[in-house]
Amino acid sequence: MAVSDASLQTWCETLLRGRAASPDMSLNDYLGAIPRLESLADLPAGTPVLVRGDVDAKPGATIGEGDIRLRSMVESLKYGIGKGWKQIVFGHIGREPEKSLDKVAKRLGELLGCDVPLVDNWYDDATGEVSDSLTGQIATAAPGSVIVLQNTRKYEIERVLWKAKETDLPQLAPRLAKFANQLAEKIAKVYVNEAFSAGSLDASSVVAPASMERVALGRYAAGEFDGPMQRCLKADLAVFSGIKIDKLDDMEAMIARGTIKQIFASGSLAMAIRKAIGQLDGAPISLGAAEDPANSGAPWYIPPARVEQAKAIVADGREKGITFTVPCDSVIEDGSTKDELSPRDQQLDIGPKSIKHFSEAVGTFIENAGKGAVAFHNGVFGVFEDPRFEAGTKAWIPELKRMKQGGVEVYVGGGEGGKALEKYGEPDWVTHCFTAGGTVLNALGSEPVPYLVALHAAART
Ligand SMILES: Nc1ncnc2c1ncn2[C@@H]1O[C@H](COP(=O)(O)OP(=O)(O)O)[C@@H](O)[C@H]1O
Ligand SMILES: O=C(OP(=O)(O)O)[C@H](O)COP(=O)(O)O
Repeated sequence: MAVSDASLQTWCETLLRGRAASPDMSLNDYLGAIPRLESLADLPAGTPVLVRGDVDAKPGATIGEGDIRLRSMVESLKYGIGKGWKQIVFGHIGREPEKSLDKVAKRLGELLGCDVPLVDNWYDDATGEVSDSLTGQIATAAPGSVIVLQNTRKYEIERVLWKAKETDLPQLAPRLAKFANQLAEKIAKVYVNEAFSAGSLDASSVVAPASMERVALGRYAAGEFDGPMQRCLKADLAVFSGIKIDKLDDMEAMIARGTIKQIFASGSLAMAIRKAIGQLDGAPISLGAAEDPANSGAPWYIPPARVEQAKAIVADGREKGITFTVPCDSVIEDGSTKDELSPRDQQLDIGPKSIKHFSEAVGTFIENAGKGAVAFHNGVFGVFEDPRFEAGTKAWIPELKRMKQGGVEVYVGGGEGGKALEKYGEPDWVTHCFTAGGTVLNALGSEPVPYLVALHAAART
């Protein structure tokens, strides 16, 4: 079922437009239309199956170290092995094209108890073709075997959708259509997505389902969306922190769903909310260097439009009875603490008063939380990788434990928030920690998850 250039262009437009393409579609609308792994149960032994794997992992010396995403794939892969499928796993690792999946293939072999060869040079950017030798290797592979393809980001084609504009698509679509068609012709006509975290558009291979005869969502990914994610869709408390100011869009979308009663905002992005509250309450505050247009290229810059957005979020939220808890002091570059920032100060952590303020707010939340209350946490409270700016995050992680002990279901988005839990806490301090950052925010927030959009489109054609 070859995909035409025109059809692939429509696919890409849908992917790039995101929510704007289908504003009324909810996460569960996408999920409801996507087949699950079991729908492929009738595939005969020997069928090649292309598996988008969650291979962006750093396996350590022993099983259990840095391989949680690889372990998340085991159930689906074992299902395929049991069926005798020839599974060809592909995906990216990190953002550098030269990174290799050699350790990943080795660890997958250890986890599956079989030899998992890594195939390099499987695609040629110049010709746009998948290598014939890979096709030969798949043909001679035994039923039940698993092969890993080298890092997709080794190839330029994988990156072309990243930051592409719709005006680029007439030129990109034929290349991507050929890529998708080559995957189907030379590798497999059946596709399983078991890459829960691969939720950015920095992966043009998200269009692979366009050329496939059958597609399915893997067991782990489906379980995450059907289970913990559903609880997070009903969160009472959302904690947004970190540096990415576009998380305000996700905050807005979560509030719009109607269950949120409290927002905690911390880290760099909280500056926009602090400023907004100051303006709304007639007590203006300075954001220091973060509001200086000279820093407009910095990731921690807070543009005036984001403050306006924050004002609308807070004003609208207050009308709905939502309370907003934000920092009241900051640790700046030289390690000192300030209540009010001077124009050159850059906020890098929350200060001790804020730590106390958040702790008290957690106490109030626990007191008022009914049975089955849900808290969702994302991000970190400061530059926690640097010991000078870790105190806010280090003090926050035990608050998650306190909430859980207080009867609250606590969910942590992956990314840096997950790393902080690993660093300062224990896995059982929370109800569930996701193995993905961006995917979880997309699923709960403002934009659809690109691979769900693609699987949904494939399931309908
Ligand atoms: N003032 C700050 N507050 C919080 N995080 C910051 C700040 N400045 C820089 N960062 C960095 O931002 C990263 C976390 O932010 P973000 O990427 O939004 O989180 P996540 O990956 O969980 O989505 C960390 O690496 C942190 O060091
Ligand atoms: O680690 C990942 O996502 P995450 O940092 O959002 O959890 C995924 O591999 C996506 O990586 P990307 O953001 O380089 O596309």
